[in-house]
Amino acid sequence: MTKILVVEDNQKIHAHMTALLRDEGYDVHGVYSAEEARPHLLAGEPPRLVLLDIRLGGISGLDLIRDMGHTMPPTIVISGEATISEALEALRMGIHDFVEKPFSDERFLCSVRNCLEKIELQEKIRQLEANRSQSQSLLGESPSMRAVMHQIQKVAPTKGRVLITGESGTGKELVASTIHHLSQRRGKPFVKINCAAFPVHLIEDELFGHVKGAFTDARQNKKGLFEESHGGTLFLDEIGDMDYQLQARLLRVLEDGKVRRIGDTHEREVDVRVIAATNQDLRAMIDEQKFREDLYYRLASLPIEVPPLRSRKADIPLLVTYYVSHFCKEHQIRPKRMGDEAMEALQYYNWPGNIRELKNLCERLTIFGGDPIGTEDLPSHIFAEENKEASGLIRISEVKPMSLKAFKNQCEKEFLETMLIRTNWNYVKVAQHLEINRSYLHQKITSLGIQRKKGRS
Ligand SMILES: Nc1ncnc2c1ncn2[C@@H]1O[C@H](COP(=O)(O)OP(=O)(O)OP(=O)(O)O)[C@@H](O)[C@H]1O
Repeated sequence: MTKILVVEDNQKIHAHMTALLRDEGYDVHGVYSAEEARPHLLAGEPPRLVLLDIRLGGISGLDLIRDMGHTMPPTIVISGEATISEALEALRMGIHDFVEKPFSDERFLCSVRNCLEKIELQEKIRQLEANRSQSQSLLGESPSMRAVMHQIQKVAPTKGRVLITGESGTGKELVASTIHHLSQRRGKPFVKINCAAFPVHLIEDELFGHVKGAFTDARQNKKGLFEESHGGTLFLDEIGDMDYQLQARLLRVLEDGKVRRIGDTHEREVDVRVIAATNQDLRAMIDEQKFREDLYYRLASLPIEVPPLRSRKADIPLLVTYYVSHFCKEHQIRPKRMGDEAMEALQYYNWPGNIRELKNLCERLTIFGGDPIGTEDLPSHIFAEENKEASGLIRISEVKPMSLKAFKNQCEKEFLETMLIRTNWNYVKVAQHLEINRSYLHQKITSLGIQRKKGRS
């Protein structure tokens, strides 16, 4: 249970705040002075959030924050008599929110929930950064992204070839490198080549290498990427753009496990796991005779489809929070955050450039935007009607045959899960959005078997 400390000397307000919070299911501890608060703050397990009055009998709330310094847990100041300079000082000392007395129950609870949500997101990001064993972790908690991660975990330890499909910028390369890092090959090279980036003779030279004298510019022997990635993984990006003749050569290597450098007479054995990716429809290309069917089946033993960001909008807050914090660090900017309204606008936008677009925008907003980053900082195309789209959940065209009841349940389950993740499991908000009462929401969650993932408070 989330532990909250209430520090308030007014008996009536104290009792009201603690009762409200207990009703919401928090583990509430109440004290009447800063002196009494101190042992709670220094305890082995300090509160996750402190609700602090400024004017207290002895030491003031502001002095308590000052004394505790960086060990002060996240705090919301609740005050009726604070002067503007006191309020500004509290904000400068990094408090999360300032609630003026008298307050409405809704304003009070909303501030508590927002603050806890932010703490949870920040912690998750710190954890992700600490656990990072590769340059970038694959983030996402939406049902479709969890399914991709599940597939990655299944295919990583195998020797199978993987074909990753998905729109540009969805994270195909990141999926490939995650598979490599989770496989037995992780200590060995992960080599990548973009098959669309060079003319065909250069790709051939890059992949297979050459021997001295094989052509005019071949002054020395050169290893190809197959040899370079021996023992590891070779990632062939944009495989749909590979030249048709070259596809035949690639197929031979996949079949025999041997490469021959350009101009060489003998073959060398290589142990390479090939992962390919494309944003094109390879089956359609097979029909148009632009892609070899035999190569397709060699490459696509284990297909993984990475969904576009517009179909997993529940992941947007996590990605945005992560990248804003990442770029603050990278550019040595004081930590800032995305404002609530701006975050909401970003969730309505349909992200044609997927996560690459989101990442680039976060970098720009981190550098140019205010703190918090507001809607006024967002580029106008984010608000254009044609760029907005409701969260695409189930894709009807891909639904397997099932009874109408099972389909309704699946829709409801995905919808509820998405709303719960998007609001950080805030039942009050979800019930409000859905215009149902909380007990009915609880009933639905139980009957549909929706469970919060472990590892979250
Ligand atoms: N799930 C994710 N979590 C965090 N960052 C991500 C995620 N997916 C992608 N990114 C980031 O978005 C950017 C684009 O990802 P990536 O290059 O893997 O996409 P892609 O599908 O391979 O693109 P293309 O088809 O254009 O080659 C990268 O900087 C990557 O680190």
